[in-house]
Amino acid sequence: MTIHTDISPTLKLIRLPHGEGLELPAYETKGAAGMDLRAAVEEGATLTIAPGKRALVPTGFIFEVPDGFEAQIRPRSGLAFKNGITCLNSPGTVDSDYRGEVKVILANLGDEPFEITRGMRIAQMVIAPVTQVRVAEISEISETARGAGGFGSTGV
Ligand SMILES: O=c1ccn([C@H]2C[C@H](O)[C@@H](COP(=O)(O)OP(=O)(O)OP(=O)(O)O)O2)c(=O)[nH]1
Ligand SMILES: [Mg+2]
Repeated sequence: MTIHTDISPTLKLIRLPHGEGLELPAYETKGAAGMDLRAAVEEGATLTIAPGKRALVPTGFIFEVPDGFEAQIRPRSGLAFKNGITCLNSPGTVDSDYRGEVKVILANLGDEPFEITRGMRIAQMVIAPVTQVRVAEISEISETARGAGGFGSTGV
């Protein structure tokens, strides 16, 4: 995959005091779609998510998502497969006008308590283009072959 960095938008960010010393979000490989986000939990502390529970995990950064884009917060497949850890609201949506700290809503669907320590890569963030549509209320909907069929109407 060729990533055209010359035309890539810039993701500006502010590091918060509790993000001090954390690595910047980064693409871990050349063709990675997502930048890994790290847990900004207190140094030496452990945030434990019990099975079936959730936690709001700080990242230590405020992002200025470029106009016309969103940031999607998605689970990491390794944590999902090995530990049952997912983002409860996946994909989380970070609006381009949001100016608060980005946080990750992690849920533990596994059988064991999951321990999070400072700097752990807990999720990934994909920057994606957004389309905002106009809305028009109409009195008749157009006909299609599918019609109102859905939810498995085409078979398995
Ligand atoms: O995983 C997430 C999802 C959202 N947010 C932040 C950025 C986003 O712009 C804001 C609002 O998110 P969303 O619109 O999904 O939540 P809401 O419940 O609709 O809140 P609001 O009424 O503030 O829009 O919360 C995060 O930090 N992490
Ligand atoms: Mg909202």
